[in-house]
Amino acid sequence: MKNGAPTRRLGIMGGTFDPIHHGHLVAASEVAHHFDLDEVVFVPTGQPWQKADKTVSSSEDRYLMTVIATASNPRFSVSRVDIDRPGPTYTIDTLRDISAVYGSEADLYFITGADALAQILSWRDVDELFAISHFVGCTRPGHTLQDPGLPPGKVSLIEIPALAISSSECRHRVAAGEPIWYLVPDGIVQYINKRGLYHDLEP
Ligand SMILES: Nc1ncnc2c1ncn2[C@@H]1O[C@H](COP(=O)(O)OP(=O)(O)OP(=O)(O)O)[C@@H](O)[C@H]1O
Ligand SMILES: O=C(O)c1ccc[n+]([C@@H]2O[C@H](COP(=O)([O-])O)[C@@H](O)[C@H]2O)c1
Repeated sequence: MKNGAPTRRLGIMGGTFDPIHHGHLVAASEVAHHFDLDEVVFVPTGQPWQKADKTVSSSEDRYLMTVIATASNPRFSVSRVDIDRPGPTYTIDTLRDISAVYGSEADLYFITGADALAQILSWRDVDELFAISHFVGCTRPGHTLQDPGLPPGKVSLIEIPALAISSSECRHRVAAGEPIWYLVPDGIVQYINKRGLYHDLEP
């Protein structure tokens, strides 16, 4: 505690969100409850360098979908730090920028699913990440949740309600003319149709 003010506990939910779906929202909600977080900041990636071989929707479409999906929750917010920073998106930059906005005394909890946590040792400046943030790995159907070898005390693993939803499955369903109602928030179905996203996707 500094100057008598309680330390803010801030979750960071980073993702490509192409589109955002209920798996993302449940993970953020569960971690917020588990760690008594004051706020969860959703941070859409700018250029996800580990998805460079894939076509990704525009940053603005992914940002707007994230705003629409989180708008009804007073503890959820969305940051543009990654989409406004040129070049590939690295979480080390995300954490530094969020710290600059929210104050370096905020306690940061970076939220990942089991698949993302399994890749974390391949992230840029991985050793520096743990000095800035705690990491939370969430269960995800089809993936094994385990500590990939992070420094002791730097990662928590939590079980969350299993939602077998992925953005890629949502995209492919839209391209195939199949419904995505109830996999994503209603406003996201409407936004995808309004903007014609994913309809022309290669199978
Ligand atoms: N159903 C889910 N349950 C738990 N965590 C999830 C789920 N879907 C995504 N996540 C986590 O949310 C974060 C952002 O994921 P991302 O935006 O890449 O979605 P995705 O569904 O994995 O996308 P894609 O299918 O295009 O790879 C990652 O940490 C990922 O592990
Ligand atoms: O920092 C890195 O090198 C790095 C490499 C891959 C992914 N990430 C972050 O992990 C989060 C989930 O990414 P993704 O690709 O699964 O949507 C998102 O915030 C990414 O910016 C970060």
